[in-house]
Amino acid sequence: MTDAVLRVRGITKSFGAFKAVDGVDLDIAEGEIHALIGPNGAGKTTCFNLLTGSLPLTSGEISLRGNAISGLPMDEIARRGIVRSYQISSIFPDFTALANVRFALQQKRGTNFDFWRSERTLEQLHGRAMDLLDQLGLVEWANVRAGDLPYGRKRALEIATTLALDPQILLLDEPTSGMGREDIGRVVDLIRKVAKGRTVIMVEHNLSVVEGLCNHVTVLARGRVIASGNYREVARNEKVVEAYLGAAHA
Ligand SMILES: Nc1ncnc2c1ncn2[C@@H]1O[C@H](COP(=O)(O)OP(=O)(O)OP(=O)(O)O)[C@@H](O)[C@H]1O
Repeated sequence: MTDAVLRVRGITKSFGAFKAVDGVDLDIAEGEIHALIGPNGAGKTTCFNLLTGSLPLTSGEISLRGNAISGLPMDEIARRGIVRSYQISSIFPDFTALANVRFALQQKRGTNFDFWRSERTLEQLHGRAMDLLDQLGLVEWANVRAGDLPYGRKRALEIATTLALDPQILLLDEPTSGMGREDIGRVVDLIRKVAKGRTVIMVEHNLSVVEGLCNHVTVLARGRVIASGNYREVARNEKVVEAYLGAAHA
């Protein structure tokens, strides 16, 4: 496949004798929303950790636009544009939503004190932070302590702080987990919106979200890819049905 922005070949992660991810290949096309699904323990989160460099590979190769990134440290991979959504725990609960986004923007630009002293820079920073809050439907929550936000808004703030880093490839780990239907609808709309102009890879357990949102679905079971294609293709794949039924009966 020539248009893959991210090309993954044979990635494996062993924990002792156990292979949590076992020879996985992925071709992530530019601009797509790509879901990684599979029963519990299939290796989805471990795969994410390998893509972001937060876990070292046991073997395999990952390249971004033709350049090998396997083995690079996590911050270098993030600098090259692959960023995973922050977990809620990394949002500062005592700071407002606005301060959290401003802080994330400052991280992107570095910590040069003189740069941040300039009045104009601070104004630009404020404007950009408000834009991001606006994109995520959070303007009216701007001055609310992050710790006091309702759950769905916290997840939206998590996406806002990730977007502050301006990722080319945005990795979302179960963005709708623990949400009620109304919040799910809102987050799905947000993901569709923020996916414009970038590539999204998401781990998602809610299959109706996957069906409605994702162009491509890769199904993992026991560390291996068992199916890959659009939702309709993978949903009628026998191995997939078996893996899900097997998991349900385990
Ligand atoms: N640090 C670790 N040490 C040992 N085993 C691990 C470690 N991390 C994950 N595993 C094992 O690897 C397997 C895959 O785990 P992983 O969390 O990647 O699955 P998952 O598909 O994300 O599951 P879930 O949907 O439940 O989050 C599991 O059996 C898990 O117990």
